[in-house]
Amino acid sequence: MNDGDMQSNEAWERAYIGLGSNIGDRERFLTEAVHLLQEHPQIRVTGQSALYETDPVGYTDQAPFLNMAIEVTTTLSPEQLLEQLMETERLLGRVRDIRWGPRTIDLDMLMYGNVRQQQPELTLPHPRMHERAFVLIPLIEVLELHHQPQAEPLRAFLERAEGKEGVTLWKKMQ
Ligand SMILES: Nc1ncnc2c1ncn2[C@@H]1O[C@H](COP(=O)(O)OP(=O)(O)OP(=O)(O)O)[C@@H](O)[C@H]1O
Ligand SMILES: Nc1nc2c(c(=O)[nH]1)N=C(CO)CN2
Repeated sequence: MNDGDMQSNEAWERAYIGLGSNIGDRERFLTEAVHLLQEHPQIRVTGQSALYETDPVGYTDQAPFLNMAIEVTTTLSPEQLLEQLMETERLLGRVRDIRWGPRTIDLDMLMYGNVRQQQPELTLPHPRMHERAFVLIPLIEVLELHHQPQAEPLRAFLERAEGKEGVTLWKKMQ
């Protein structure tokens, strides 16, 4: 049995991931994270936003971030996908210390299909995404790539989100 046969009964679900980095070569950490996810046989990266430079939110005494969002399709469960996100953070050398503090790479699962769940290990949609312009701006962009209907309600959240003026387009995707 080859890999294709093993996966043939599993559905490919669409999920959205928010990425952020504010230490070292920020662009390289983001692009490396996308490549590492893309290499997983059960993950396909199907859309990427531009890179945005964003003022830090929460713990503000730290360097500006680069943020972006990606769309993936995956046969991994939400919990398995979270494990891959954490593994990718580990590979790229993230050290956890200050909450909301500096990091080489931070990967948040923003949405997974229509799953809604509230558990400390994994809350979906991500509990703080609706308040954060640095998440909403790239997320809405990537949703619009494939005309996903969730973009519309999120635009209403963006109207109310703080920190919009702290988000600037940094690099467009080719
Ligand atoms: N949707 C989610 N995506 C990623 N992690 C989540 C999610 N829901 C819950 N978690 C849990 O949150 C924990 C802490 O995550 P992390 O250290 O990345 O937080 P943070 O990036 O500092 O803050 P924030 O979650 O506000 O972005 C993780 O161990 C994970 O189990
Ligand atoms: N601009 C910006 N600010 C943040 C970010 C981030 O990715 N971008 N991540 C945080 C912890 O999740 C806290 N603050």
